[in-house]
Amino acid sequence: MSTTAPAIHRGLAGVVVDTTEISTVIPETNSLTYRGYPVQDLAAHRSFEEVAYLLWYGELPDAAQLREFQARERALRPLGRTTSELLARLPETCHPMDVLRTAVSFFGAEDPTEDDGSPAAHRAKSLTLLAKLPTVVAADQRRRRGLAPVPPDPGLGYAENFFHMCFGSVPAPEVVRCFETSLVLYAEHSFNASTFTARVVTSTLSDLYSAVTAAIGALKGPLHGGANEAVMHMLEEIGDPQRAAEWLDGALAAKRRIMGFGHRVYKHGDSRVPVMQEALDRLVARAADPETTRLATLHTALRNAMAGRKGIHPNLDYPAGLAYHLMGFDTPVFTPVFVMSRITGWTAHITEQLAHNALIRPLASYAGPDQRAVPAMAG
Ligand SMILES: CC(=O)SCCNC(=O)CCNC(=O)[C@H](O)C(C)(C)COP(=O)(O)OP(=O)(O)OC[C@H]1O[C@@H](n2cnc3c(N)ncnc32)[C@H](O)[C@@H]1OP(=O)(O)O
Ligand SMILES: O=C([O-])CC(=O)C(=O)O
Repeated sequence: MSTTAPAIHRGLAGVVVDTTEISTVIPETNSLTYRGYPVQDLAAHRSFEEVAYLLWYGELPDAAQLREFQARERALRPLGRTTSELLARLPETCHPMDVLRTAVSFFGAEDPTEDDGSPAAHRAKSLTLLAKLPTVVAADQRRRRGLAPVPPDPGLGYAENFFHMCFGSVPAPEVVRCFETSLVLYAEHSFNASTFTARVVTSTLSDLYSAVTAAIGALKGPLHGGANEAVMHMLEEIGDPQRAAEWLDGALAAKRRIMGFGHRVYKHGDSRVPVMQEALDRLVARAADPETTRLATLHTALRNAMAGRKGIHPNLDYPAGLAYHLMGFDTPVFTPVFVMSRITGWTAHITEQLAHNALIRPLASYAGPDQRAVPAMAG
């Protein structure tokens, strides 16, 4: 009897596993829509809070709905004493993504409604995480700088409040706007690795906190969200803009992955990069000091060299990484900022998965030894 070898889809490349109503990535036109709206238009005209509402409820909020949503988010920002004490005990040598992962796990452990999978309970938990994650990230950055936490300010919007909690002050509106642009662009991207992770966990009917904790773990890796930090380390390693092409040749010869370049779905450029690059250009023009000019020149030189050598384009992490550095954030905070935004997309997908659930369980083609007898223990 002859058997045909099954087709293997390593990395699930090209495999369509389900439908979604949340967003669509169209690589042929380098475009991305959230609930039908082009992400570029949302970034230009809407706040991050409005985008969060859109992803969760399917429509943009009207003025009254937005006011109510913002009031609820702002009231949930402070951390409880037990959470603050727990986070203060974590070693400063651990990565801030570990702190965030631990925080979400702890929020689940202390929530008596953890296992309530109803849409209303999911919305409440999603909003709680949206509100509290920036407080965790900001307090952790300050702790590592030897500074006391700055409590959230309910009079400030989501982006402004994050700066306030990190630095004790809010920068110029153009800088806040650039940050907000990054949050809108990072919010959602269909079945990427971390979102898919969240959906796999949810498909077993596990709880939302477990799904988000797992998604944070998936995002941390440098082939996914961890690349925005890796971009900054790479720029530091290269140092001199004149060295960019030579460094790239050496790195490619050593078969290194160039961080912030390439994408599983987009092969002709990431739909979000032009908007983020413009925001970065505005930051660079505003700063206009020699150090910023050096970094921006190096950033451009490496992008051009990569286009020339490999024809591979930057992904969103490439401009976002440098933008976060210029905004004053410590490099290990870049991926946690990605989490602060992507929590919206993850939780929208968790709710959607649960509404039409099927256990996610693919098959594998066995490639190990043939069946054999277990030998008797020697001696
Ligand atoms: C927000 C995000 O998560 S966006 C992604 C962030 N990640 C990064 O920036 C990390 C760097 N990039 C990469 O490693 C890859 O481009 C990935 C993992 C993102 C996508 O890769 P895949 O879709 O799996 O493509 P794959 O790994 O098959 O690469 C195809 C070819 O392009 C090359 N390639 C792709 N990206 C890169 C890169 N960044 N540097 C060097 N070569 C690259 C591969 O070496 C491979 O070449 P080969 O066919 O000669 O072996
Ligand atoms: O879609 C992907 O594979 C990765 C990505 O760009 C994202 O999650 O924003």
